Amino acid sequence: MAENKKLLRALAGEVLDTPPIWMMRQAGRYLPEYRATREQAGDFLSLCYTPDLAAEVTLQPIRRYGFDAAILFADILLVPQALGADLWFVTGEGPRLSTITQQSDFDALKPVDAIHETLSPVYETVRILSCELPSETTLIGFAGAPWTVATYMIAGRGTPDQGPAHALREANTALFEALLDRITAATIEYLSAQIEAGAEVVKIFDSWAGSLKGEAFTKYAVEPCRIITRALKERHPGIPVIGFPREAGEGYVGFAKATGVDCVALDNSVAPEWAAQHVQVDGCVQGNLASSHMVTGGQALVDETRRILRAFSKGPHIFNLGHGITPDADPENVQLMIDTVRGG
Ligand SMILES: Cc1c2[nH]c(c1CCC(=O)O)Cc1[nH]c(c(CCC(=O)O)c1C)Cc1[nH]c(c(CCC(=O)O)c1C)Cc1[nH]c(c(C)c1CCC(=O)O)C2
Repeated sequence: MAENKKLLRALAGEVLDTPPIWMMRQAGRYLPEYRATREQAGDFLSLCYTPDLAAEVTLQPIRRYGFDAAILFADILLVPQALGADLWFVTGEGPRLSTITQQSDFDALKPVDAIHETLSPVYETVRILSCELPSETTLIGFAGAPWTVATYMIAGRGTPDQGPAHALREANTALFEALLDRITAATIEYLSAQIEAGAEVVKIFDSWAGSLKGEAFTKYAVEPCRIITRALKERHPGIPVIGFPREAGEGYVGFAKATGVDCVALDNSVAPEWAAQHVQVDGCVQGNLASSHMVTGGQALVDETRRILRAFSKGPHIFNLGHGITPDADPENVQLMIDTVRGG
């Protein structure tokens, strides 16, 4: 492992004096240079599928802030599109997709090996980035977890409580599970191709894991993550995997052991002192500053950043937000967070 890649060292279990830092959605609308490149691309999906421009926006926060990791610029909803779903973004509202509510909708999806036809520009973005990134910067690839991706495919949009996905899970469990299996298989191929193109770490985003409770959490959040992680590590021995079962609460406890991920990313609904005791005991954790501090800044940002550093100082830690940075964030607050992490 490259000695100068701090993110890989933390993922391998090393406790560093200063943890590596990056930020979810670090390439995004809070940056004027992102907005300019997005305008040049025309729309969000064109930006995702134009390798030169997607690589450019991935590099922008690295140039501005010198983060320890770059995350590939793409979206978790490219996988449904590659499986044949219609996908578009409504400005100011979010994603829209064709829905999956009955067997015939599922039957119309494409087989897993067809995904590369749509997703090959993403692999090209990864190849460009692995040439252009500074040698100390780790390149993270990613995909959505099957449950989270399924919630969008079933409802055709983001939903506050994932109601339509829970309804299908209860009304037609066989169809629901067939959909999850298809997404799981596609995700293995997609992440594998990203690794072959140069991704050094992959992260699985289960943004809606928190709405799965009890046995459903085990079956539909833990199990798919375990299957994906095992398949990737079989094909690419040593590839580190970060799992993010957002808002899992008590479900974070034992998640790394149950899935085989190398690091668990924490949202900010859990206290860092609690997470150090119950989650970091099993290995590296990532997180978990509330992204609202990137809007409000000031002494509260500094105090909370120091609290998180202190809580996680005894084990391997990657500093990050608890969720993505929002468009109304102030770029200067990002610098203040980085200075606090790196400067003490
Ligand atoms: C649920 C989800 C999606 N996408 C993603 C998730 C999981 C993480 C999370 O919970 O946030 C993941 C994602 N989306 C994006 C990335 C790129 C890498 C990064 O910088 O972190 C990543 C890792 C770019 C994006 N994906 C999107 C944007 C904003 C698009 C724009 O420029 O208008 C970006 C930078 C659009 C998107 N994409 C998605 C939604 C719901 C939206 C609309 C909401 C919004 O507008 O902020 C689906």
